[in-house]
Amino acid sequence: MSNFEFPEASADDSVAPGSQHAILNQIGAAVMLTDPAERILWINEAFSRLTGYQTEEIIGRTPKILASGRQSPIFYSRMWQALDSAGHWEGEIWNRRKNGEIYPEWLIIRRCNDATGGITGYVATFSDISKLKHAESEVQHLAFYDPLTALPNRRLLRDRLAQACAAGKRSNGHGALLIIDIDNFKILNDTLGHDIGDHLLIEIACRLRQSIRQCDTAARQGGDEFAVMLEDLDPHPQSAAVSAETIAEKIREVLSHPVPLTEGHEHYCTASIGVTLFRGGEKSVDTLLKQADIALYKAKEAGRNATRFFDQAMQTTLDHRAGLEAGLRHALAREEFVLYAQPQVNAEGALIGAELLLRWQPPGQALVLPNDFIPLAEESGLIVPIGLWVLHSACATLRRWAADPRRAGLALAVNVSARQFRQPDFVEQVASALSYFSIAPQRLKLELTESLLLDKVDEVVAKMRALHALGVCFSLDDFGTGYASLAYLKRFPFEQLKIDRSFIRDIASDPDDAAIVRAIVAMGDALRLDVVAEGVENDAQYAYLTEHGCRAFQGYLFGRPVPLAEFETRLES
Ligand SMILES: Nc1nc2c(ncn2[C@@H]2O[C@H](COP(=O)(O)O[C@H]3[C@@H](O)[C@H](n4cnc5c(=O)[nH]c(N)nc54)O[C@@H]3COP(=O)(O)O)[C@@H](O)[C@H]2O)c(=O)[nH]1
Repeated sequence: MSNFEFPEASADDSVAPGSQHAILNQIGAAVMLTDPAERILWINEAFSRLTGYQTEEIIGRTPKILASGRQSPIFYSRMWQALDSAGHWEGEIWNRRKNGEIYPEWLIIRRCNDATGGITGYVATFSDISKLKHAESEVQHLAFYDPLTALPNRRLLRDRLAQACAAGKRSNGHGALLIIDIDNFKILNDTLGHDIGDHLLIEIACRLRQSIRQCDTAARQGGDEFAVMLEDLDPHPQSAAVSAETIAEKIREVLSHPVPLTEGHEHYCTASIGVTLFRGGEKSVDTLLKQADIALYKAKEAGRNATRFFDQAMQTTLDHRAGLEAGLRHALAREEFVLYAQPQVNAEGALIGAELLLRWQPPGQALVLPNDFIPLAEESGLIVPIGLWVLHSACATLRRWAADPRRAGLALAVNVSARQFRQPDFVEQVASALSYFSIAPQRLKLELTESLLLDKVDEVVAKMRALHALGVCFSLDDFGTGYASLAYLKRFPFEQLKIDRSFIRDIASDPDDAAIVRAIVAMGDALRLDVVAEGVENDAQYAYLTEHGCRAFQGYLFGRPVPLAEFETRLES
């Protein structure tokens, strides 16, 4: 285009057939030719269609007629710098049509030179990119906004958090991140349907927007989780915390107002909120989100419908947990688990069996007791392989004992966690262990806790019956601490009730505990169940229990849990 020959400035020329102009009239993009002083010499038909200006209105004018006022003087000076130095410029620009409408266009300008290098003019081609921009902004909206509530989504929240941290570096003010979880939303969604659930989420979004200032951000993280980012709070941390708490409480209050969801049905929302404060770039966005999540977890743990702030102690607990979980993951493969055995005796004090109790011995560290790792193993699912290992070890032990007439009659109890029991193939796992080790199934006692009996009862009963049919025995552990009713108990094929040690501790001094224990023993008799008292530590407890009909005991009085090998050595002697 740089060798383009300019036409004379004439309105008629623009349609001359066969000329270069005719060719330029065929193309879809707008074309404008100017002289070196930017006076418009010629335009094509697409120019008129796009801008609304006809040839006679525009020839001799400058392109300034199209200016929208949206570009700054700096923008134009950079454009001219590029044209002067490189001879061309291209970019996005907002221009104004004759009817006043402002539109975006993609503009390419080339400088034209003659053979001696002198500037003969400029050629500008441009096209309307409104549709493109619209599509682009839709994509942007989808990428950064939640389609249901139109709130910023998780990505935009991260972006704004990063910006707020950067701005905080300059202002020294605090910001706060609130993660808001709608309590029991899943139940509502499952019972009333997703449309109603969506309706509630939209209403919540609306209320959140109204509860915060213009400079703050309300976002939807996904599902029933929302977030609010507060900016420009006080530079003093305590005042900032007070402001953040006030807003969190305001949000909980606003959300608690009834939402009419269906005909005659108003829903009352409660929310759990986790809050963390930030200032400048002290913490990364990931850290902030993690901290607010930890605080939220604490709010839920406190019974929900609560606000909790993140503090360092929470982080320490979490780090400890993470370290523990990482260690637990390898403990099985590294053979770090050990089994202890604790004797169980009858009313005459004769050994009738033992309970296997798990311990974790990380190398070079103190022995870890089950209460410190079983809950975590449960949560992470690691209890399944760990529990299987315990089961196999118990069967292997019973196999050894079966070969010795002095031990062949002893039973071995193992604890089975709810998660382990609920594995679809649990019955098969037990069956194959029994057959692999060829042991008498009635020597194996599986201890279950009451919590397992509260959910999916038919499934639990069916599994217990299947195992019972194989000959395996069941003991109901920690009895009295849960909710199992007498009528309920009859459905499950238990052989034994194990009285929780919390009732045994004060049995000789606390009439309530004593009454509970007597009732459990009587209940065991009525249901023809053995009753074993656990946690028997002294003669007074033992005497009371025997006097009131208890026939089996476990506790420090008869022997503390010791490593299985040591237990077996003691059996020898
Ligand atoms: N799912 C699995 N759970 C297991 C396994 N091994 C143990 N556990 C469960 O961990 C809980 C704590 O067990 P532990 O620290 O071993 O405590 C046991 C005994 O040491 C303790 N005990 C026994 N006698 C006394 C006593 O006289 N005084 C006293 N203060 N404590 C005593 O009681 C625990 C036995 O509890 P229980 O199983 O309820 O009979 C515990 O809940 C275990 O169930 C495992 O392999 N898998």
